[in-house]
Amino acid sequence: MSSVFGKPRAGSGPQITPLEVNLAILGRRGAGKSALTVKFLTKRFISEYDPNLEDTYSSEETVDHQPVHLRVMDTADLDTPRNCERYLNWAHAFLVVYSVDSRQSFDSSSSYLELLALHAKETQRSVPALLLGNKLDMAQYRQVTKAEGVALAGRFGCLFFEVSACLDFEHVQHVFHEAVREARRELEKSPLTRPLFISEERALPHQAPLTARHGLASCTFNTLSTVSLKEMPTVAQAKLVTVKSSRAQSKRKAPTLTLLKGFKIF
Ligand SMILES: Nc1nc2c(ncn2[C@@H]2O[C@H](COP(=O)(O)OP(=O)(O)OP(=O)(O)O)[C@@H](O)[C@H]2O)c(=O)[nH]1
Repeated sequence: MSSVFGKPRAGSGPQITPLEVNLAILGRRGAGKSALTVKFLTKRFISEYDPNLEDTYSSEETVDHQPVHLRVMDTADLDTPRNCERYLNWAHAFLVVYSVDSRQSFDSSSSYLELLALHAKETQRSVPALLLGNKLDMAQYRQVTKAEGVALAGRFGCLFFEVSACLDFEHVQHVFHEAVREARRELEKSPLTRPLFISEERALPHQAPLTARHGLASCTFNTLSTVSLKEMPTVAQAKLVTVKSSRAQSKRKAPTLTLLKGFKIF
């Protein structure tokens, strides 16, 4: 189930259909994905968050005067990318998060960027990614310099920001809105190639070696780019990409808003 944040806009003018943008937040456990997501959605910093939860939230945003229906998937991989299809085929943009005080999380963010680059190569479809160095408030314990973040982002051609989920909301909001802008640019370039749904599973014969070589054997790529336009399923046949991982499904028993109540909010 998705949780809806934000208020419906009131107005007497003609209704503008909001742009639909799906954003997936990736990164190693503890990097601060949930904290950033919750900060963006509620303006609050939640210090403790169940690491086993994975959920997708909706928020009505206005970006550059344009209404946007934003869905944010706060992923909960274990230590490496797993069952990646659930977000690879769903997202219009990715936020790859590491923590500036954790070298391990920085190394993981590099794996995620590799994965996205491989996926882009396989599908010949570029999905924008932004690299975020989180926990900027912990800069005194830095294990990763800003220059390293800039260099990694440069290698993969993505935007880079250092942020903190427990500092100002506006900066976090700016980053999420930048992701929307990136997604929108890409959507405007190729609106017909968006993977609004996925076809039946059909592994590419050459994909296993590629993913295995990068330690991403558990991720298979299954996208519309392997299917010609004629083979596209009709809407009735289309399968919506699932937004919950098996991990999330096994743990999650109550609606997210109820779960959020138990957490410490500052
Ligand atoms: N100081 C500080 N702590 C943060 C920040 N962001 C997150 N944390 C803390 O880091 C820990 C992990 O944050 P989460 O948001 O659960 O990290 P995650 O990436 O979602 O991790 P998983 O849920 O395990 O996948 C929590 O104790 C947070 O309170 C930040 O910007 N600054």
